[in-house]
This record gives sequence, structure tokens and C-alpha cells, in this order.
Amino acid sequence: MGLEAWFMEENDEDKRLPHHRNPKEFVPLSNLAELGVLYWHLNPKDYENDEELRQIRESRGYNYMDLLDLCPERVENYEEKLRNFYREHIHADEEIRYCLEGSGYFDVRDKDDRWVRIWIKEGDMIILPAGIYHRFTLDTGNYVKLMRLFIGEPVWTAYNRPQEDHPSRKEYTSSLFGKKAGVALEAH
Ligand SMILES: CSCCC(=O)C(=O)O
Ligand SMILES: [Fe+2]
Repeated sequence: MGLEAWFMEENDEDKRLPHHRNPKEFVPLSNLAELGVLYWHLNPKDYENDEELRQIRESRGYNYMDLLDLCPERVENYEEKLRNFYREHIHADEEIRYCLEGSGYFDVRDKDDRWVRIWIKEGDMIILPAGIYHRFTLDTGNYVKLMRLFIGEPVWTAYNRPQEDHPSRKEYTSSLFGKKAGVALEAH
């Protein structure tokens, strides 16, 4: 069990297809952790009474919660939203998503700027750190229901790439590569 993630083959095929490389190149959870991506598997059937979810929310301060039922009937400007989700972007805050039904792909950039495709399914909860370049698409199942969590009043503002001067981006890259490297480069 666990989350599946892999290096993407970038081509013009439908973004909802898996885009595996040939041969497939899976990315272990430990590599995602190095990028600051956190993961839990929870029981989505009883999320209202889930003690594990309650503890995660409490320890990380996620007092805001809402549900995003990603289907044309329930979401205004559905096509436009999906297009925007798939534009490479960052946020000033963590992006916390818990999959209650369906599935989809979160793509994140690794240290070498390669796309890693993360397949989230029912019960998967992931946290993307502030400042990580990412995007989202449905898979060929065409449906997902997500819980969104946040600390305080939610801000979903997306800053499209490039954002190298954005404070959250700078903080993220220095957490990845170490502050010393950044200082050494600036001294030149
Ligand atoms: C459908 S939730 C994931 C899309 C995304 O990256 C965002 O909401 O910022
Ligand atoms: Fe996002």
C-alpha cells in the first residue's frame, strides 16, 4: 500500500493519462519527504469522526476545512478551474488536500526541476510545502472529492511560474539546498 509517484514522461498526450516513462521510474515516498511533501493514509469513510485526522488538524493548526467536489454540476467555471489547476504555480502557504473519493494527479517539481507525478486516491492526504512548484489534474476517472484544510482564513492565491523572487519560493529553495549555498552564490 501507499502512495504511487513516478517521473513523468512529458509529451502531448492527454494530461489525464499516467505519463509513465518507459521503463517506469517510480519515486519512493522518502524522496517526496525530501521535497517537503508529507503524506498520510486515513479512513475516508468516517472522516467526521476520525481521531487520526483530528490529531493532524490539531497538531498542525488546521482549523479551516471545506470540501471540493470536482464535477461540472457542483463547481462554477469548472473547465477554467481545471485549466488553472494545471498551470504550474506556488502558494505562500501549504496546500493540504485529503482525497475522500475518486482520484487525481498532483505533479510537483523535484530538486532537478523534473516533474514527479503523485497519484492520490481515496484516503490519501498530502501536504505540499509553501513555495513548491506544482499543478493538479484529474485522471481518466474524471472525478475527485477533496477536503481542503488551512490555518486560519484560507488563501488559495496561485502565483504562476516564474516566481523566483517570491519570499515563499526563496524560503523553499533555501530549505532544499541549504542557506549556505545561497549565501555563497550571493557573495560572488
Ligand atoms: C484541486 S486542488 C489542487 C489544485 C491546486 O493546486 C490548488 O488548488 O492550488
Ligand atoms: Fe496549488
